[in-house]
Amino acid sequence: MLPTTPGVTGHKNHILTSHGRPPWYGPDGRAINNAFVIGVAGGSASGKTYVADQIVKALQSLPSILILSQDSFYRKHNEEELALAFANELDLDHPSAIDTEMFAQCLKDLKEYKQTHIPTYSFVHHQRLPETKYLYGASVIIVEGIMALLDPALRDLYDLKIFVQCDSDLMLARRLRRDIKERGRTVDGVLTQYLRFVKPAFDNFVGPTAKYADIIIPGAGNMIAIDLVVNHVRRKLAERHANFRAELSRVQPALEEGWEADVRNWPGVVLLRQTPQLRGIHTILRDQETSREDFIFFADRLATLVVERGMDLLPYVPDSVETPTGAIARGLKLDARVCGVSIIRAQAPSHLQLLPSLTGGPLQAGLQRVLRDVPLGALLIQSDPSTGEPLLLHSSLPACVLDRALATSTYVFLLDTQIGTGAAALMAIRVLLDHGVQEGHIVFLTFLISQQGGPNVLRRAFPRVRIVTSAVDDVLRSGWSELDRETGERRRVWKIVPGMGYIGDRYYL
Ligand SMILES: Nc1ncnc2c1ncn2[C@@H]1O[C@H](COP(=O)(O)OP(=O)(O)O)[C@@H](O)[C@H]1O
Ligand SMILES: Nc1ccn([C@@H]2O[C@H](COP(=O)(O)O)[C@@H](O)[C@H]2O)c(=O)n1
Repeated sequence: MLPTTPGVTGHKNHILTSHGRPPWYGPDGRAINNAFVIGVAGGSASGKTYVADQIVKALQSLPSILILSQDSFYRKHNEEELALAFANELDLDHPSAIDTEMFAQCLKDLKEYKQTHIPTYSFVHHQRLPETKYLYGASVIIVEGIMALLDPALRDLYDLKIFVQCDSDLMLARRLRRDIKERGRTVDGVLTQYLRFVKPAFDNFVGPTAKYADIIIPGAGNMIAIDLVVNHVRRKLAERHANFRAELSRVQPALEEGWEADVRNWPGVVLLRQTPQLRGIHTILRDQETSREDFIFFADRLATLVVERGMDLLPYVPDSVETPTGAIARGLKLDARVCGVSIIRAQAPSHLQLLPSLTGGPLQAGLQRVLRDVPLGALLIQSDPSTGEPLLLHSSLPACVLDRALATSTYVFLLDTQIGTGAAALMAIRVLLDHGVQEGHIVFLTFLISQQGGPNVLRRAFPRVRIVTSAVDDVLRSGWSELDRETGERRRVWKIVPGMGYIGDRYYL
């Protein structure tokens, strides 16, 4: 069964479908090719939703598609308006009935891959409901509404504009059937509202916007027209990015730009002091003979050390307390809202066991030992089995990141066991920035980085992100994976050498 359109109730439609999102940004971390937005306008019951659904069905195999309905943006009604609405005497077809400013802002945010929260509207209750719907990260957005092509601010956001042209008798017949069945209306009510508001509004506002459309689609028997649209969208999306990991692995430190050759000396990289204790833990973790039990024990110990070091990078303010001797002691207290977000690699199916709660990862236990009630989240980032490119499969972020007002002042410990090519790290940082987290508030906590690859990528793209690591190895080597049992193919993989192997697999398998 398809999910309902976010933000509309009493309306039988649809869809956010996702097969993992490939990078929506370049090696410099900046977003490329905003989401592809299709605006679909037409009279009430002309078939806008039907057209949008058919496009989504035909594009099911694409990364993520979303239908955004103008109906979500009906303004709140006061008591007097509510009474009129229930008597079918409220004009809900005038452009002023829609909060177009909010509509355009939500769409702009989504198009730019930022998070947004859209309102929910109930046709049955004639009212905006208290809950909002969090949306983030669609590659294709289909906007549908009677006045979707009316406002220039909205028109500017569309890559393709469609008008559904339908015979007015057919529209009235469909509306009667639908509003009685789905929106709790009577025959009399629908006809009164239609003659008084819907028909005149179509003639004055909706119909004339057909002139802005790139394509006019008939309101019935329209599969050929929909096919043409689908092929156009496919072509546009195919022009987008490929070979991302390979591109990243070619990013080299630009010594001519005055970069230090040794990652250990970079200002944004904090390497733990290489004490005998730390080197002892590394030796156990690097040893392929280490049992899983020991691996978990020492990985947890190492995680605590890395997190403790990361805590030094957070802001503190002066504080004074009275001691048991009655004296005043002056000290410091943490002055930051902090959360942890683990990057979970679905390299091995075993990691998928983390999916229901989507928290976890080998550094999480260490973080919780240091910050007991820390809010947690996770990003599931998988390598595409055939191309090896990173895919964002699922994101589950803590409330302080989902709320944009809090996100800007939240510090995030981003947790991953190692930074190889930097592809997963870059994706995770991009997700946090899209939600409003400040670059300088992200601290990447990891066991291992390499001189080549990832750190260079991250420093170029996000120089204010700091990395706390327990070790730096010299080489990032590219090779080929084992034969995939299902596809019979190998794919390109990168390994830090000497390294610790796939730390997540050794921890969870
Ligand atoms: N091309 C079509 N062929 C058959 N039925 C259609 C077609 N387009 C729309 N309908 C039907 O007409 C009704 C109204 O269509 P809908 O897409 O909900 O209209 P709108 O979103 O424009 O208000 C629905 O019951 C829908 O199934
Ligand atoms: N409380 C409301 C709000 C809006 N309407 C009608 O909905 C029509 C737009 O939705 P479509 O799915 O038909 O495009 C519009 O014509 C409004 O009259 C309503 O009946 N009740």
